[in-house]
Amino acid sequence: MKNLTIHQADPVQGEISVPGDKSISHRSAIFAGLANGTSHIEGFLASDDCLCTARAMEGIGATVTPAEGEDPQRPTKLTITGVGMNLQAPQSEIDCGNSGTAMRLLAGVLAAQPFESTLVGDASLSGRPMGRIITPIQLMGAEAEGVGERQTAPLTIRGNEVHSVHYTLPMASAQVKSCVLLAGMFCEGRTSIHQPAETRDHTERMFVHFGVPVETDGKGLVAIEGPVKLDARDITVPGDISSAAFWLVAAATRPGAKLIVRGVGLNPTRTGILDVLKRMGADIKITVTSGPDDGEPMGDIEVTGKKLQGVVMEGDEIANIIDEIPVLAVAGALSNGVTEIRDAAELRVKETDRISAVVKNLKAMGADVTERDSGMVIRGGALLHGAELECFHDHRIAMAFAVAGMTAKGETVIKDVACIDTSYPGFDSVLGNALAGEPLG
Ligand SMILES: O=C(O)C1=C[C@@H](OP(=O)(O)O)[C@@H](O)[C@H](O)C1
Ligand SMILES: C=C(OP(=O)(O)O)C(=O)O
Repeated sequence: MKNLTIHQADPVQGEISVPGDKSISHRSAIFAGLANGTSHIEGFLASDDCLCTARAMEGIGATVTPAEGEDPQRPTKLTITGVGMNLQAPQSEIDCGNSGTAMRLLAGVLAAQPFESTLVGDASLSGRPMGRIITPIQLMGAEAEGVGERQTAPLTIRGNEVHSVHYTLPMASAQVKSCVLLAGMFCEGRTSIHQPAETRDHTERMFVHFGVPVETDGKGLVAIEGPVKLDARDITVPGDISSAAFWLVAAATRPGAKLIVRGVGLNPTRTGILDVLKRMGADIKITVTSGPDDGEPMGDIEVTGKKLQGVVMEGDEIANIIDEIPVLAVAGALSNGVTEIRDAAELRVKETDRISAVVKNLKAMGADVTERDSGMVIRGGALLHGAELECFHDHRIAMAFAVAGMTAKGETVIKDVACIDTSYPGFDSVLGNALAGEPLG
């Protein structure tokens, strides 16, 4: 079992870049794997989650090759030759590991194929609700079933000639949206969704990048016209703002810290964390270095540490910061005043119940926090102390509490942190620099 042992460290300094964006990397493998021709992907996130998606695409006929000189176990440059929308039936179960994104997006593609496939995952993924994607793909004409009332994995999909639908999402989820739109690629006519709040739009941008027009109305509607042909395209994946989040919070909350994170994705459907930190009083400067021509905006973020002030996070903003809430809760505990997180019940169905995990760990470190059904209230200002913590096999919990441990008095041990590799391989070496008082990168 791999643990992280953390002690109080100096405020972070230096310049770093972070590995590729997880959401964009999943989609790059799926789109390139379906396209006609060969695409080159740079900056691919070679994490366990995204490698599952790349292997799944190989299982249905795409050729995925690491570029020369790349570590074959964790390649960040890939050459993918797609199947031109003619998928092969997989010879075995498709293993999605720990990844909700892999399972829910691949299910959309598989719903439209004339064969049966089975999607499996690890213990955490096998506890997460899949009814949210089974319902729309059944409406589109596929047969799909999971286990029990919550329709959990293993998921069996007997694909079919699916037909287009208009689907109103019951929750703000980019995974459900993407599942329906990916199935819609194979349908005759217009497939549309309505989302109750804006969610990350990487799938829409990727459609456009691969030559498929997307209709949006700015009020929640997204539609494509099928059937679709994708032409191979090269992709440069920006750094993942959800991984940068840990260092951004470590820097923003500590007077004396100074950090630049270079080459980070700045898609406005993902930059809510910067808005929240600024609302808390953080000193953050953003420089856009490349624009929407590449499909996804990217740039540098410079942070100068200060004592911050608590804020409320709620409503439509929650979808934008959904993966950053654990570390934003830590930011709240390190700030003056009250931080409140509302409308975030979706956190209960992530890799673990993130509301309960954050509350438990903050309490163990001496913070004053109250759990609510859809969030929590954190009364900041207390000096955190070290503790022995579980991360509940959840990468975001492990990394968020590594940041908390760096400010706490005494030693913090986070147990069983192998899950960090699902989104941020290399996190521990950056953390090692921070703990040694050296520049992060
Ligand atoms: O579409 C995506 O790439 C993701 C969407 C979000 O999940 P939901 O769609 O369940 O909100 C997010 O939490 C996940 O890390 C990645
Ligand atoms: C929720 C996450 O991912 P997924 O849903 O893909 O497992 C995450 O990375 O925080």
